[in-house]
Amino acid sequence: MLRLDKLTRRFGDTTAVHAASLDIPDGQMVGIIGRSGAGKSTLLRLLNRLVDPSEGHITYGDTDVAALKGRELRAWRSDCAMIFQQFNLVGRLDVLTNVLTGRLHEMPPWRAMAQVFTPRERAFAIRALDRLGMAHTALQRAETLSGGQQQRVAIARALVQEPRILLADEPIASLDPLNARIVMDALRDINRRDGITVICNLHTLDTARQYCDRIIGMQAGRIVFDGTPDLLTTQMAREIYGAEADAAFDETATSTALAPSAARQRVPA
Ligand SMILES: Nc1ncnc2c1ncn2[C@@H]1O[C@H](COP(=O)(O)OP(=O)(O)OP(=O)(O)O)[C@@H](O)[C@H]1O
Repeated sequence: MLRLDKLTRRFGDTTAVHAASLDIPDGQMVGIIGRSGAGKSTLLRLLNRLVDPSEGHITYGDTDVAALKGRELRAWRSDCAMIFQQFNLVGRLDVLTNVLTGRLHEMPPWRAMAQVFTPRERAFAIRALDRLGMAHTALQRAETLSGGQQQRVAIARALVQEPRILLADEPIASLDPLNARIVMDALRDINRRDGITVICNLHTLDTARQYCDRIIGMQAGRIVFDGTPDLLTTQMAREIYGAEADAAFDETATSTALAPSAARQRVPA
């Protein structure tokens, strides 16, 4: 269980996250929604300690996450894999090497520096790529892939970290509807089959409703909604998004060819 207790982060006069308290059980798929600047990215970055809290606590089981340092902090970061809107692959490196960088934390420093990987590590990375339908691109430079393909490689890199939690910061914001659906299907498959907690910032409401067990709505740094998708009324969603409501409601980021029910059937439980 991941527990946030009155978690706060200030940047100068701006309170990006204000006294956020949440319990997230292992294996949940959580969507965080809110207008631009609501604090969604800061909340995710607090969880893997890319950003430190100004106040409050983060605990995972018995671990005081906010107090971790050095090797323990590095171990926590590998437990919390993160994917980003812009994929963050190294374009000039081949796909397989990009995925293998997800294992660097497990290697002795000399091997990490020299990027010398064992056959077992390579096989593991290929299996992760294969799961995302990307094994055939293993020897291609990452920069030659489309955005949707790059995001699938980024997910494979996250998977080889063998994380307990997968944080996804607007993972589909740069993708067309078909690729957005492929990426969200992959995240849900990882959540359902591997039991990995997935916490995902999402811009569009339909995607959060379609894929997440639980939706957290943020407004000006505060959590203003926390519940299952069916509890999120249109009126509440409009309040969360404010002036961005029409865009968030109109954009159907993932619902292209398939109706939500059909999409759901594609992923084994
Ligand atoms: N490093 C920083 N320095 C100063 N202010 C910051 C920093 N990071 C975030 N903020 C501010 O904190 C607030 C919340 O930002 P955050 O990026 O978390 O929002 P968001 O909901 O993820 O927005 P978006 O959807 O546009 O990414 C904003 O007012 C932002 O300007």
